[in-house]
Amino acid sequence: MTRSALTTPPPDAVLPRPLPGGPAPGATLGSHYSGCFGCGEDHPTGLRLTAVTPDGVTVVATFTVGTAHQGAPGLAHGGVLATAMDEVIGMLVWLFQRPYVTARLETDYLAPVPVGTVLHMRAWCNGMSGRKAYLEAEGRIGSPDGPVAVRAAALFIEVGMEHFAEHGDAQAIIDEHHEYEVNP
Ligand SMILES: CCCCCCCCCCCC(=O)SCCNC(=O)CCNC(=O)[C@H](O)C(C)(C)COP(=O)(O)OP(=O)(O)OC[C@H]1O[C@@H](n2cnc3c(N)ncnc32)[C@H](O)[C@@H]1OP(=O)(O)O
Repeated sequence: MTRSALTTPPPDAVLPRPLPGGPAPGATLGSHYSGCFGCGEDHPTGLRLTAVTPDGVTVVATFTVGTAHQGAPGLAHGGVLATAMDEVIGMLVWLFQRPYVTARLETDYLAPVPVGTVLHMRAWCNGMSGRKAYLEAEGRIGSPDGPVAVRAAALFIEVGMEHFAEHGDAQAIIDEHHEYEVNP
């Protein structure tokens, strides 16, 4: 992966461990919001990704490229592939049981991805330091061992739930995340 210093973990970064109470190995991860373009089951045109964690610290997911995802005729749009990478990394940081947002996302496109392809994605964490999580993902064509078509490196920053309440739709958070109080 070609990555900048901004997405490269510093020497003091630590690797995450599976958290107590986290999903069991092999568990399917739920959507963080039903209206999410990446994972929401209620989004009319979203990617509807679902992910599985094999070990509590990585995730795998598949994305079938459809005609709605084209850039060039018959080929996936690079921005859609970046979205899929962002989302699978977002599903990974959800394992850490603290809210994070994407601060920086870098992508390498290595091969065109035809419509009809099942992209096998995997995301993992290269280190955490303070509020920063240094993450990586790849998408392979056709199978988990297929040729790599896209790679991504990302810096995610931990935020409080108030980030979403202040900048977004607080009522939607209350409706879906019942444990969250906007004005505790
Ligand atoms: C309810 C369901 C929820 C569920 C939520 C799940 C959502 C997942 C969805 C998929 C993921 C997304 O698409 S998320 C949506 C897209 N992303 C966003 O909207 C984020 C927009 N940006 C922001 O809100 C802000 O810039 C933040 C939160 C990222 C940072 O602001 P801040 O909190 O004030 O922190 P700040 O002091 O600026 O920065 C902290 C440290 O990070 C560094 N830093 C900050 N930004 C960057 C950057 N772009 N590139 C490099 N480094 C950066 C700073 O230099 C600093 O380093 P140092 O000085 O400490 O060394």
